[in-house]
Amino acid sequence: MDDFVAWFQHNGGVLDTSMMGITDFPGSGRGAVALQDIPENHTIFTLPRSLTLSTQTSTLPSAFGFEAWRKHKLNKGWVGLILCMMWEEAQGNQGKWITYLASLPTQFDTPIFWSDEELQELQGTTVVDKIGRVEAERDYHEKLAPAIKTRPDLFPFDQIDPWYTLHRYHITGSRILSRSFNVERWEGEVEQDAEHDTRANTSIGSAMDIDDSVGEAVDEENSERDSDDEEVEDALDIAMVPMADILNARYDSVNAKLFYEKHHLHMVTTKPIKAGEQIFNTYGDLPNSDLLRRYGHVDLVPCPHLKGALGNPQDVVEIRADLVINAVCGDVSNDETHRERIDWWLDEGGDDVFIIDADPIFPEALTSFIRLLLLTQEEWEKTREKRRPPKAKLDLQVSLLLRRIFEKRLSSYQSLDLEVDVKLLAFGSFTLNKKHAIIVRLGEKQILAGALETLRLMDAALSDAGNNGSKGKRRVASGGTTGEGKSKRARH
Ligand SMILES: C[S@@+](CC[C@H](N)C(=O)[O-])C[C@H]1O[C@@H](n2cnc3c(N)ncnc32)[C@H](O)[C@@H]1O
Repeated sequence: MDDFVAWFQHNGGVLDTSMMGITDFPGSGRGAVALQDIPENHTIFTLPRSLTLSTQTSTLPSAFGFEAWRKHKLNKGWVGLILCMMWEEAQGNQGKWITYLASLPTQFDTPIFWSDEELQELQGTTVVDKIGRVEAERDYHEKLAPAIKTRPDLFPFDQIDPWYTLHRYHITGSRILSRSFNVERWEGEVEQDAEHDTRANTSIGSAMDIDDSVGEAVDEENSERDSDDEEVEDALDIAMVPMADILNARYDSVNAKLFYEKHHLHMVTTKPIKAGEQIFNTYGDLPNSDLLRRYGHVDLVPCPHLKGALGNPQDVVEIRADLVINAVCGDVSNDETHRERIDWWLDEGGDDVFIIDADPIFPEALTSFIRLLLLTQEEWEKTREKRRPPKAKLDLQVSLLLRRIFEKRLSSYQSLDLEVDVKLLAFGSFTLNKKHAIIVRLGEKQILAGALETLRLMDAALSDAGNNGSKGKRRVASGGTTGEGKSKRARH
């Protein structure tokens, strides 16, 4: 670490060594610690943009030729930055970032490195479909490997192994996944290939956002990015930011953020921090499925939705539209009338994945989608004519279908029984990967158990409404109460 700090300072970085130290935190690797009480709004370090490592600051794209860079599609997604980082590392002591790169890990706990047996433990969770190994390897074989073959002067044959292997490619990709920042260019900054599409094709997104110090501070919710945002991220903006990537993160614990100006980036405290406390950045307070996939760890804090037991309040369950269709339509899910409705729903911008979270509210879109599938032919024709999806009203029929959907979703996990996982975690002994897999799947199953309990309470309310003589007329409106409720989503 001493080498790294000396390198940082030698290259224009300024670290307030009276305030911030770097130390090991058991279970989290290196992190930053407050050496004395730090007030809010204090700059703990600053670095010039030129010290960040990106396709803008590495000299490889210009040495390779911008035209050829684009021809090999190295300007799209992360493959260009991966190649720059591999190349910088292969330069040995000649490379500007060699001391920084040498300080980065070469081993990761992320599922992309897991065995098939370990991945089996994640079955049913949101992680499985998002690992992106196949897509990443396609980029390696179709873009990176052909590109380096064309320039033996830049990538000498005897350097291919060890510097440009598929294994190195995965390590470098994982460094980006867990440590990169989205550093927007300063307005008016010249782009080296501005006229070309530089959108990231990511199944993976940069690890952290930073704030524009002259703009409004971005509040936490707005700074969280979902997978849609990841897809439109500009590859030119993704950068490795030495020193800033030493900060760990924990749910609801952020006390420092990275801000940018035209020539410099600053890590500034956003709260007072006591001597001895950890200095935390934010990774966006993600669900454990995303934390595991991108960073290789999970967050466990006391959760209100678990009556104070440990979990991640941000956990979610994704329910794909095809599961809903199958639960509602069964064997006839592929017939003409359903196909027509599903195509219309998607054309109108409807969701194809519904997110259930710990909030005691179901997504309105899920109820609306179920109702769309249940419409009579006449009602469907009217709906299509008006171009308005059905209202998200809950009745016993919809409630029954929701139950079927949640139960089907529950059955997709490696082990169905919640209690088995709770006991495993309390008394079992296993590898870190298996422990993480159990935590992720248990968190998702607990959300589904909560959703089923909500349905039970709603069914009781619906039956009461029926018994009060309004059967067939009054429905439980979104909001979980009878009658005229106008809220758009159904409550727990
Ligand atoms: C941006 S780096 C932070 C520096 C890192 N600890 C190191 O030693 O280089 C992100 C990585 O730190 C670790 N990490 C960060 N926050 C953590 C936490 N709350 N619990 C466990 N590990 C954490 C994870 O391995 C993650 O991939």
